[in-house]
Amino acid sequence: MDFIKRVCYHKIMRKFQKNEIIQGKVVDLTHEGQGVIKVDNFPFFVENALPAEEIKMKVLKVGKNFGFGKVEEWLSQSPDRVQDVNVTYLRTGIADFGHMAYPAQLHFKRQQVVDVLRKNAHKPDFPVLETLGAEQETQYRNKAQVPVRSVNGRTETGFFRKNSHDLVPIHDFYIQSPEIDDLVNQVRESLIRLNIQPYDEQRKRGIVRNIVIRRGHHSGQMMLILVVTKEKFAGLSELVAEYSNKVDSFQLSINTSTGNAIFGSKFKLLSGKDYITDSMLGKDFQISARAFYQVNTAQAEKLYQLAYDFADLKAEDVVIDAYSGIGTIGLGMADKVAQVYGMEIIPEAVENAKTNAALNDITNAHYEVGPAEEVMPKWVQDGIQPDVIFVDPPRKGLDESFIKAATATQARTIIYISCNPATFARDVVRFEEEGYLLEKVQPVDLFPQTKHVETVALLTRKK
Ligand SMILES: C[S@@+](CC[C@H](N)C(=O)[O-])C[C@H]1O[C@@H](n2cnc3c(N)ncnc32)[C@H](O)[C@@H]1O
Repeated sequence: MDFIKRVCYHKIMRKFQKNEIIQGKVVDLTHEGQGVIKVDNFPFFVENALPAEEIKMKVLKVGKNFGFGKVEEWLSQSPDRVQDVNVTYLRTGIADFGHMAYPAQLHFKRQQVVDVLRKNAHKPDFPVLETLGAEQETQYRNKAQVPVRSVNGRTETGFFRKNSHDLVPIHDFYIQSPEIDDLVNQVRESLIRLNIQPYDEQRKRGIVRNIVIRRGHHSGQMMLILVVTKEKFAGLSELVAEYSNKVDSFQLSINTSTGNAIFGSKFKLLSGKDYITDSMLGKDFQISARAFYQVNTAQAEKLYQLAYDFADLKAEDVVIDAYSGIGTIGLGMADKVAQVYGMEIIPEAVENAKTNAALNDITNAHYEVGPAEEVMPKWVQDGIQPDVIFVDPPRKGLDESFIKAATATQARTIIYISCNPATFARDVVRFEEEGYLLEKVQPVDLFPQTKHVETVALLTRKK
């Protein structure tokens, strides 16, 4: 009794002070890449700390249920630790896992999927396949969205420190293709030379908010979009003269909002075409500014190939490509099946998908603009009877009305491509309730060095 009293007394009394130094062992890693140490069961999240490491930690902040700390000294280090870590990449989220060796990153991502299937889908130890890793672990991104701000009076490009709008100047973005970094740096220097002011979020002044660049991984074509607060400004004609021969598409996106969305609703073409062309799995794709296109082309090609292999496609199959973007998944398999139907919410992407079908001489693909949760029930009513349904939704996963309509078709197979294990696991439960069985789950690392986890899964109709 006395002992319990003492423990309780101790717990109530244990107060952590800011800047206090605490020694402890890292017992876990959050999906954001922070180490967890527990002192009297009170968790601290610590940047740049890996499981099993013994550290001395300085207390930075203490909340009601958890706190934050900073490593002061490593008393022991994990064999998975990468030496000479650039903490800017950890702090900005460019590379949340940049301090972890690549094989350990792949292992951690698989474990996340295993854990979430256990917790959210009541599937203890589902035999999730090993994460399919990338050959190119850095410099793989084909797209950049770089904020432009003034830092100490100088126009800078970089990334915001996590959970803030403080710009950390960065000139080597580590995971982006070097040609993209070069162009960001050139454009920044042009802005300085032409005295075109960066956006000031506090005062709602200035011109340039972001530099957005897309580069075709196979084609090398470049799209440059300046996100600006107004359509006309001094120095614009000089910029056009300088960049019209350097890029295949040069556009303005006019964003006058105060929110966090990168693009405004209005675009203006300054030179070249309003799209670039790249190829995936041997097919050509036009990609417009607002359309989704996987940022790691080499890994996305592996992902799509796996999805086709899981689907075991037959020549007579009618296939639905839900959340179809510019048609990459559907058009990539159109010559192996009878018919492809795709739906997508962004009109420009659907325009691209239609053009892309023609570009590749594909005549058996049909694309429609609209929310999948409305288009799918309509197609079911219209009598479209798919054999295989591919879904590739955004992070929020599938809508109930989509799942109801998709499962009502009794399609033989559902291929689920997910960028969020939590919503994937939630949707698996619903598919299983509606008569499907989860057969295979394969993580594919589309985002080396970062916290993002992509998976492809096979669900089949129970006999
Ligand atoms: C992860 S991306 C996949 C795109 C495409 N399958 C690909 O691989 O390039 C998800 C797509 O869903 C679209 N989208 C988002 N919400 C949607 C909705 N409610 N209905 C249909 N499409 C939607 C997005 O615009 C985006 O193109």
